[in-house]
Amino acid sequence: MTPSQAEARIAELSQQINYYNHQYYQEDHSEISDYEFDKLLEELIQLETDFPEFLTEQSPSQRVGGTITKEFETAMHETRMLSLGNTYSEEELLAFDERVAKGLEHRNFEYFCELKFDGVAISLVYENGKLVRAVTRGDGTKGDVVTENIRTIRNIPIFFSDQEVPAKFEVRGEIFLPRKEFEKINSERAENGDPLLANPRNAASGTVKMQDSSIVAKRRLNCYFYQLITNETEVNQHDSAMALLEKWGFNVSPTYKKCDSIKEVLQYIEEWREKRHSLPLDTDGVVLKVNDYDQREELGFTAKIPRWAIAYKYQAESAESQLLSITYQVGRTGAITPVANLSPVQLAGTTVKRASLHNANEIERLGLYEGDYVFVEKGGEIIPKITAVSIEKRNSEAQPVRYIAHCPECGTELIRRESEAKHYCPNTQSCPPQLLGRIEHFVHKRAMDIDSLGTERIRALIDQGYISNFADIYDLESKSDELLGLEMNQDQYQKTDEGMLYISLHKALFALTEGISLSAIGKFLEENIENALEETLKNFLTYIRESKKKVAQNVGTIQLLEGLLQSYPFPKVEDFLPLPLVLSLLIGKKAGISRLKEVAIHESTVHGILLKLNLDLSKEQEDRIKKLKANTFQEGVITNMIEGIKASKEQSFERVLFALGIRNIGENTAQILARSFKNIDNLKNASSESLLEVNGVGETLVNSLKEFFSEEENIQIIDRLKAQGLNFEIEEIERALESNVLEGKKILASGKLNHFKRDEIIDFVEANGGQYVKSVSKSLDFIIEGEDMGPSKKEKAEKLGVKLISEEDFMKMMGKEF
Ligand SMILES: NC(=O)c1ccc[n+]([C@@H]2O[C@H](COP(=O)([O-])OP(=O)(O)OC[C@H]3O[C@@H](n4cnc5c(N)ncnc54)[C@H](O)[C@@H]3O)[C@@H](O)[C@H]2O)c1
Ligand SMILES: [Zn+2]
Repeated sequence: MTPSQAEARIAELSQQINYYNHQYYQEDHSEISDYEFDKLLEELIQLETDFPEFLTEQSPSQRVGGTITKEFETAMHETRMLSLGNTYSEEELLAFDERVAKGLEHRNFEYFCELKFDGVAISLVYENGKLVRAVTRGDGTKGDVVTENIRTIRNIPIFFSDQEVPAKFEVRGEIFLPRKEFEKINSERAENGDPLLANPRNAASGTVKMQDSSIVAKRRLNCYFYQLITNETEVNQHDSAMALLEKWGFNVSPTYKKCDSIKEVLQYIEEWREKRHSLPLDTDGVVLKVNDYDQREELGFTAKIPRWAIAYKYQAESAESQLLSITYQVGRTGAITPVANLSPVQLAGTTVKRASLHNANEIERLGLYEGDYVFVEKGGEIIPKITAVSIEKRNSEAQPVRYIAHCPECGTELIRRESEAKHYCPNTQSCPPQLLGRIEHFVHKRAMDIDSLGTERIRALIDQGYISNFADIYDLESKSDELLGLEMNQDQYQKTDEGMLYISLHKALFALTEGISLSAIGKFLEENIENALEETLKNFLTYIRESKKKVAQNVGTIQLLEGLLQSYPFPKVEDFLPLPLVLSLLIGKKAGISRLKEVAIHESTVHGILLKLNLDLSKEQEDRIKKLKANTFQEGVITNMIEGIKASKEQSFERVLFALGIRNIGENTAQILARSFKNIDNLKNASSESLLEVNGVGETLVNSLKEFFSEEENIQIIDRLKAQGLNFEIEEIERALESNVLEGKKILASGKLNHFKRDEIIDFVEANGGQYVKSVSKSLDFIIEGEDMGPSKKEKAEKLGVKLISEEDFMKMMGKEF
């Protein structure tokens, strides 16, 4: 680079950085990511180092980024408020460590590590035990006086009455808006139709500079402190200063650590890389500071940063991509999660094609329009997220993204419960993913234990209409012929928000071409993973020509596909193709695209679509379509499945009761209920009182039971299951009584017993014909009084006139002497 080129680049960079600084500090707005910003600054510093003749005092490399605002009084900082040098690399951190060691002539030193809190710096000045001034960092020399606003923060000490504090001291820290608070504010704003706040840092910064402190008070800001400045204490080390701050009642984040070496610092950095996401506020790195003040003085400062501290910033890499479409996933609980389909982009070493959008609030917060260019980041979460929209690049005719109103799986209108961010599909009975969840529970090892019914098989049976409730499982035997040929692997399908079925590009290209194997196509796609669909198809044409197999025919089909994709406005989903287009190429004129579109909605497999169409296909067409289908049920699989289902009829009533998946009835409760009520009819007809008398049964459970038995459908299913031979009563052999000494007696034990553990006494009472009751009530025949029986229970028993007998007397009564 020539000097004049460098000069021009320095001018350009300075201008850009000044602009972003203004946006960031004055407008509380980031147009680029911190990482990109820091890269610009780094480039500037490098050029100024290489060409020192162009370094000026006005350069943004020499000045703290903020300024003061006109709306507030300003105050000078007695000690300048500086920036921190930062780095994203371990290498540079080691270089920093070497500089420090050299600066201290290789004497011993310690680092004090803290997290870098992502908020707004503040300086508080105390005089005679009172907060007199709160000032923002401003340009580092002077800042805005925002005392009134800061006084609203509840855990900031305003005066000290009974603490010894220096007559004059200053503390510095970071004001932040807890993430929860931020989300709460935004959901309120969404409700009122107000524009949403972009992120907690900007929100905190905007709040600190508000004119009306009564609004500030409502925002629940918080603050972490990390610096004490005073010459009135003996303190000469940062760790003791922090201890003092804590003692005086300043909020200090408990995440700090003193380290003996840079190696330990690196461990600290790794320790917090993921863990920091569980903190109540955003953090973007680690600050390491030399612990000893004398050593700090020896090291000194540059124009805007101390030489004794540096920030290591965790990289949240960001990349730009285009939103192709949004698909909505329905979970096993009915919760809806929107997922953005993106044009492929490289991010942190992987190709990203999807990003989670969490819920409708998130879409609204981002202000997403169809086809928007968006920034994606990979933070602590595994699934990348969209952090911002590039509004300048938006097509002027684009429409805002509209959240779906109906379940893409079953078409039921969605609901949104108050105070919940997610939408739900209320169709718990027959919405496929929800039904899947319930059937998975039913066949679970600890329930009916049908391990030949794995998730894929259940899903296939649900999707293709063979199972819509538990009882249907036991009808499968009589339908085993029909099951042959059912499709199994759902990974090859996708559905859009409207329920339109898509098929994986992998399978589609396999079926559309001849003479090219599935694995060869897989390999080709692997090599094209970074490309968008159009690009991939173009490359595929070249690939076909090079493969020299049925070139003319294969090329022709793929070109037809390209044409169809252009003429029909199907939403784009990377790696998948709309099934109607693919099918139309395979079955020729037998069904038009509009007819195929009609039947492909709310269908889940090619098999299902074909059943609906009921076409007369040629052998060749059938063969090609077969290539499109997923793995199918084979004879062996079916036999094995039916065997497992038959065997499950032997499961005990306890297991069956648990398998029914009645809300709040876990394995233990199912056991207790089965033993107490012996059969399903007794349980169904049991009064609330008799239910409540059972150990472990509370109001919620009673309600769940009532609700369950009040649904006609559940009763019908139970009747069918009974007819199919499942156990709905306790097997008598198991319940053979040891004696009937306690027959008809209601008994409770309280306090510690010597001869029984808690559950043993229950079994013992029941095995001798008695009924164990869990709470003190008039209906009790007696209470076995153990050691240390609770006084309130005893009092209640005496008041109700219930007899108390000792454990010894009880044993005698049972004819057992110990
Ligand atoms: N995206 C953008 O457009 C844009 C524009 C300007 C600045 N920025 C970002 O803002 C960052 C902040 O710059 P800066 O100069 O305000 O701060 P800095 O990164 O230079 O660090 C100094 C600040 O860190 C804060 N801090 C948090 N935890 C701390 C701790 N434990 N100990 C000491 N200080 C702690 C303090 O507020 C202090 O003032 C830059 O690195 C840049 O990434 C982004
Ligand atoms: Zn549904």
